[in-house]
Amino acid sequence: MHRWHALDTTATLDRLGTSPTGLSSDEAERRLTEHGPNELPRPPSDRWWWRLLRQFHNVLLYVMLGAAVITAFLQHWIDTAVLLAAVVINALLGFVQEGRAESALDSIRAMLAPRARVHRDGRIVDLPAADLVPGDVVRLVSGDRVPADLRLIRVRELRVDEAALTGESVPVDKTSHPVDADSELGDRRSAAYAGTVAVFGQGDGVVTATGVHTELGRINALLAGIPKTTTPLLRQIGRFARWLAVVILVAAAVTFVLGIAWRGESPAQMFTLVVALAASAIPEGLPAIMTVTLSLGVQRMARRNAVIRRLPAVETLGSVTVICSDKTGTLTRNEMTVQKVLCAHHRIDVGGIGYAPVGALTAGEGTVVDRASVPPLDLAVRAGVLCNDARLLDVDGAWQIEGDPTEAALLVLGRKAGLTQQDAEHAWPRLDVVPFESEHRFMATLHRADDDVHERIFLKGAPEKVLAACTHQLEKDGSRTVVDTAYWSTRATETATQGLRVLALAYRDRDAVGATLDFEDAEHDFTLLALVGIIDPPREEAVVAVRECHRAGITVKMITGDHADTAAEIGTQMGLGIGSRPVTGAEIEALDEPALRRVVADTDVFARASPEHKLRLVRALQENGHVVAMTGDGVNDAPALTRADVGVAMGAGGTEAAKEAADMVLADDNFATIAAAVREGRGVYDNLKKFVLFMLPTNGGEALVVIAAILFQLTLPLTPAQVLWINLATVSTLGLALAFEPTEASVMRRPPRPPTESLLSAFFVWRVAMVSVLMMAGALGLFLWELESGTTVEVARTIAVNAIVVAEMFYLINSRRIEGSVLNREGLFGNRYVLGAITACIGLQLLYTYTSFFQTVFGSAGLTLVEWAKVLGVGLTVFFVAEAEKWAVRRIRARRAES
Ligand SMILES: Nc1ncnc2c1ncn2[C@@H]1O[C@H](COP(=O)(O)OP(=O)(O)OP(=O)(O)O)[C@@H](O)[C@H]1O
Repeated sequence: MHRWHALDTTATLDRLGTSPTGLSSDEAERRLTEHGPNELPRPPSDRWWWRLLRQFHNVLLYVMLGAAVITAFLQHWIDTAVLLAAVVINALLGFVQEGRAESALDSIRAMLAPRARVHRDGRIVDLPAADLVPGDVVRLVSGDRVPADLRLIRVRELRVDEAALTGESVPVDKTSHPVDADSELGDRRSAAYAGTVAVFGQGDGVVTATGVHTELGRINALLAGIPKTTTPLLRQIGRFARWLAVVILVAAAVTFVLGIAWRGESPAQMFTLVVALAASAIPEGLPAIMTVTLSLGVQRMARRNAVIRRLPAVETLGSVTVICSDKTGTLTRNEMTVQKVLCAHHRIDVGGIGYAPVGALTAGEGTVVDRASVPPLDLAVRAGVLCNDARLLDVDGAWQIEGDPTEAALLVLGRKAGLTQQDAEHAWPRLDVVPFESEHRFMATLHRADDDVHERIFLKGAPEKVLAACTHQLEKDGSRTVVDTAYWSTRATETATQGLRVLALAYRDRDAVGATLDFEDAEHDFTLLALVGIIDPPREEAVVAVRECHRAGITVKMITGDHADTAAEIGTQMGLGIGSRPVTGAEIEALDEPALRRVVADTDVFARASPEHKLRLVRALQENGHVVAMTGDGVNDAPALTRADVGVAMGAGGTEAAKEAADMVLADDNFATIAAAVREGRGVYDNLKKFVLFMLPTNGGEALVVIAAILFQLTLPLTPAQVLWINLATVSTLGLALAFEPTEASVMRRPPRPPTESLLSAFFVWRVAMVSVLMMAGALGLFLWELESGTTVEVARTIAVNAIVVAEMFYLINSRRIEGSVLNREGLFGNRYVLGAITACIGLQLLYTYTSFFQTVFGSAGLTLVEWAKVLGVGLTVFFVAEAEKWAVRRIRARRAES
């Protein structure tokens, strides 16, 4: 193993057979076959047989297996066979459902695969990090996750957070110079290791190790952020199901003992009874179907471009009360077009929209302006094109950009004014750069002037920043005069008030002093050239989504780095903060915590805010009792994203650091996607609730039938085998159908769910009890009635079984709405899975009732039409009573809302 950190850069490149400009694609491909992909092996997913075996690890199945053994001793072979079949089918169902949940999450993991910027064939391209090979040269930019182990060969103030690897929380300053061969991992400043995060600056590094050969691979730490298949709600339900199982088992044991000791029943008879009781009452399918519901929800969100990184976020989304969103690119389109250039006492309008460089520069009454005849315009256009890291590409007549859209807009301006990037750069080659950072709001570049004696610095950034660095301004005639700060401030405010993003452009000449540019160099003695006004139209779908959020009781707050007036105008167009002034970052800084809490309560637009402000805003909102979703894209947004209840990162424009801190990633960076995710989140929660509300009464009803029979010493209305049949025939078909319930249209018309709301509320217990009793009364009543009227016990039992199953079918339709009516087309027929499940269930019941095989196994018997009518009567009763109860609940709620 080489000690790459101690080698100098040339030796490193030589040994790796590469150059500062990286590898060719062919060579990279060859190396990829040799070294394998740059991935850590996934935690070995369990073998299928192990996953299958694990399904048997379940209290109920233990009970049933035990019962099967005992019935075998008693030579009740049919019971034994049915019990064993039930065990196997239950385990298989669990197995299939778990598999389905897993594969849903797998496809989502793939969407989150990291990418890297790599030099290939002399160009920098964006590739999946898995394609990296030793010898590749990688470009690291602040916010990137280091994709492989690198020996740094060029470093520009690069700082890397290595906490993931070394536990050291202070970012490390990197260098390209070799360090001592014996240095510990944390001291190898010339290397950057896979899994750490660049938090500042920029650098190039050559890949020295990939995949399992990296330090991360060696310490065998697995990639963070792999979603786990559980959430607080699922755990709550799992605990509840286990608790219920134990209670039922204890109750069964007591019944068993009482039956023998008190009533003098035979142990064999009592035993079958008790097994039937346990099998009917324990909600064994609950956790498995809940997991499926959740992963289906996650899949639905992914289809809508919202990729969930942490499963609990699905639930939290449903209770979000505030969404804090960035402006640029999320609420707006991030398709920037320069509309105005303001030189001293001279305004130029720019025609055209979008990135196609067609449009004229005009002044006054539409007179076309010649750039060359207006010195400040000429220099401003040059400054915009040169102080720029974007690219404008003509791809078969369609204009595309690479890099920052604000900068691309300046390239388009250049073209419209007749200046290409190539020509500009040829005339004034760049020597150095201070890149743009949101915190500082400016960018500066250093260029060699024609005469070799001077260097020229171009500065572009937020007007107040640039103005503060200016002493002079360039007049229309080319003369320099003392800068008129008041004039420029007024122009900047005017432009911003129209909703335009304003940038100021300035320059400064200095003696050639060594081709490097520092922060301080960009702070004094500049000459102001012009202001440019850039339009970034709101996304129409975001405007709609904001309205939808408001209807759903969710407050939307816009947090932007832009000028207060721009923010106010865009806010107004979006329906945010209308009529009130935005609060600025500087104002936030002046507020203490209690004051900030008051301010956030009634401000919707925050301007000139930087990432640190976001963190304080999240905290203040949370202290006010809100559940907060917060968007972010930069490295410095990570703390706010982590702190928020739902951190939302941008997938297209965001850094890896932000994605890693987030719970959800937006593939399209679009605000409307957040609203869609909230809608789905509410839908998933609803579906979980609906499923539990369906499942518990079906178990409860059966259990009550058996308990009542024991208590009143009646003939048993359901044999153990029949109870198991009902469970198998209904839970696997009917219950599962609810997992596919589409999100209700009305979810975004009600307020967010209180975060403390428990699923198992008083209303919930009432509903479960009511339906359980109804089902029990129907089945037991019919059974006794039939016995009274002299039919055989087989027919009476077949009626009882069918009564329960038919009641469940009807109640399944009730369960499609928790409180809403289903007495409409959508309610009755809106879910084809429900209709399919009911059809399947009817088929099974007909087999059960009429085929001789089932009649032998389960002791069922054919029914007459009159008997079916009675069965149907029970189903309809359950259905209409449940609808009447919902109607009453709605009335009560409406009354309460009125008073
Ligand atoms: N590439 C750039 N070069 C120089 N200055 C810039 C550049 N981009 C933006 N600015 C200036 O910095 C300010 C803040 O920009 P910033 O990128 O932080 O806001 P934003 O992140 O685009 O907005 P939002 O927070 O809504 O996404 C802008 O108003 C502009 O004046």
